[in-house]
Amino acid sequence: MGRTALVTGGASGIGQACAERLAEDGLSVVTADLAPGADLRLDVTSSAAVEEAAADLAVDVLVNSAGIIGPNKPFTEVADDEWAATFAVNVTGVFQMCRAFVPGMVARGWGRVVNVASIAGKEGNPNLAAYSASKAAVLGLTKSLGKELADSGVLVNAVAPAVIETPMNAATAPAVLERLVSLIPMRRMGTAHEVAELVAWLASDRCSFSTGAVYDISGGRATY
Ligand SMILES: NC(=O)c1ccc[n+]([C@@H]2O[C@H](COP(=O)([O-])OP(=O)(O)OC[C@H]3O[C@@H](n4cnc5c(N)ncnc54)[C@H](O)[C@@H]3O)[C@@H](O)[C@H]2O)c1
Ligand SMILES: O=S(=O)(O)c1ccc(CO)cc1
Repeated sequence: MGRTALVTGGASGIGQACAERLAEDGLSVVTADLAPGADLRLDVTSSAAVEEAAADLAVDVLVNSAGIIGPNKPFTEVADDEWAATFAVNVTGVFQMCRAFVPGMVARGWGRVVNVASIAGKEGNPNLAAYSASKAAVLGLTKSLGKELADSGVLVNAVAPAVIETPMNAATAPAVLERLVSLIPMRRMGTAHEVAELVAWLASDRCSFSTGAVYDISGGRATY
């Protein structure tokens, strides 16, 4: 029987490209998003909504791409609710999706989870403290689940993109984007399709001896 993938943040950017690429590989893909255009309207910050979705849907592949950039300002100016909102989507959302959907994968003996983190979670970015810290948390979660599930048939990995051309960056000031691109040895933004290619590999049988790992997709930035 064919496999089913669930892609959060699947209505836009990297999530949308992942959904398209996984469909090319023959998976049945369900996109989940707050925004219109997804197959399933889902707020990943709501544990009740996530549990309800998991009760209705068995998935073999989970791609956690839903995310927000959060406050772009000096850390001393970040308000409590801005910090909390960033962690609610970027960290708690990923945790809740894994907690709800991974047990089914374990019961069936096969699964792939791919978390979309960021180079910001490895390096930190000035004026993006909440975002950078949240993505570092996603890396910790990925490493922890990878080890916890290592003998279950379920592999959990993360990708760490540098700046990618997507709607997330539409509101970013050109000077900020220029600085982010200047950190990339290849001197360009990546595309969502380039990220999706790596995600598709991590979501497949072609990836078989890797778990709890972080894959940079960053034009040469931060390979440590
Ligand atoms: N674009 C970049 O430069 C870049 C770089 C590194 C990592 N990332 C990460 O890639 C992922 C995708 O980002 P993107 O660039 O495609 O952005 P995007 O804004 O195009 O897509 C993000 C999607 O997440 C959805 N979303 C936000 N909050 C949600 C919630 N509570 N529940 C469900 N869906 C929600 C949005 O509606 C949107 O459709 C994010 O996790 C982001 O942090 C992006
Ligand atoms: O992943 S990063 O290159 O650090 C990064 C930071 C901010 C933004 C938003 O414009 C995108 C990527």
